[in-house]
Amino acid sequence: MSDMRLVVVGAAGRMGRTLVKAIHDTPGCMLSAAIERPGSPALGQDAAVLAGLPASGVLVSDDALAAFVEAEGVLDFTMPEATVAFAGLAAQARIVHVAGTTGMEPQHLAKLEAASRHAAIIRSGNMSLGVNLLAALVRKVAATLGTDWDIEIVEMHHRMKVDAPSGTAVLLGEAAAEGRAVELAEARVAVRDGQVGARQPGTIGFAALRGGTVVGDHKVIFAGAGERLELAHVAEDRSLFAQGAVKAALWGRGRKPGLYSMADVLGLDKF
Ligand SMILES: NC(=O)C1=CN([C@@H]2O[C@H](COP(=O)(O)OP(=O)(O)OC[C@H]3O[C@@H](n4cnc5c(N)ncnc54)[C@H](OP(=O)(O)O)[C@@H]3O)[C@@H](O)[C@H]2O)C=CC1
Ligand SMILES: O=C(O)C1=N[C@H](C(=O)O)C[C@H](O)C1
Repeated sequence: MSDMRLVVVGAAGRMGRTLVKAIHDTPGCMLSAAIERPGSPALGQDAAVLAGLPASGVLVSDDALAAFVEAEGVLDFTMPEATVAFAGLAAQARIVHVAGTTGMEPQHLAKLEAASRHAAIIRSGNMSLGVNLLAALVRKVAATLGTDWDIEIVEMHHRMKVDAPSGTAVLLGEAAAEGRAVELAEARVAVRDGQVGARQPGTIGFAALRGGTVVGDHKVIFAGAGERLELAHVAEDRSLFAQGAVKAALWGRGRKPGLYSMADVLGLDKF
């Protein structure tokens, strides 16, 4: 089979550059185009050079549709509005869309769901094996322990991160809520400031720390009477997210349209 032709959107970003490098390092796929927004200073630059590699001849462009019709998959770690637009274009072009963008609101997710009627979309707030395994563990622990065990999720990221809580924290919160058979939207407490009163039983709390160059730390705390269980994940390098995204694209090749998760890709859905 020929190498899978992949487009990276947001190619000049932190993840975009890491994705270009991961495609270069992974057998079975190739970079077919690199996209940035109109007016970006990266336009016209060689995407591989931006990623610290020798020149590839793939120059950053702002014509996403032209790139998508010549490709089989797109790797998208950008912004929610952009990801919704790219999902629509991926649906038009009938190519695999790997959506790693976080900070997605219900209206964005609804549009992604609509686009997934025509394209295989793999979406996850975290593309690493470790976090997706952690989510499965959190679901089990939450299902085992009663609501007399309080659940708090703490995350820390670099100072440039624009959304909070992180997509991973939300993913872990959803796993905990699922384990307890409740809706996260009903249980979630993401802000505490001032005289907020005592903790409501059954709630799932979030705390977001920002600073320095932290790649991504997550801890799920189950706090009971006189004892605490803590499950944690530390991402040491962005390349693990990029490798997961490339793996997802290869997994999605030839797959029927639908909205998939990294648990599907990694075979953790039955865990
Ligand atoms: N699921 C996962 O495993 C992971 C998810 N992420 C998520 O990925 C996203 C990106 O993170 P990061 O790389 O650090 O952020 P960056 O800001 O470094 O990169 C985002 C890139 O996307 C570009 N972009 C934004 N809008 C558009 C558009 N309409 N068209 C083309 N390009 C666009 C930005 O350009 P400009 O600068 O001009 O706005 C920028 O180059 C975040 O939501 C983050 O949380 C990150 C790591 C792992
Ligand atoms: O913005 C980041 O950097 C990261 N974002 C994702 C998130 O919001 O969880 C994944 C990872 O933690 C890095």
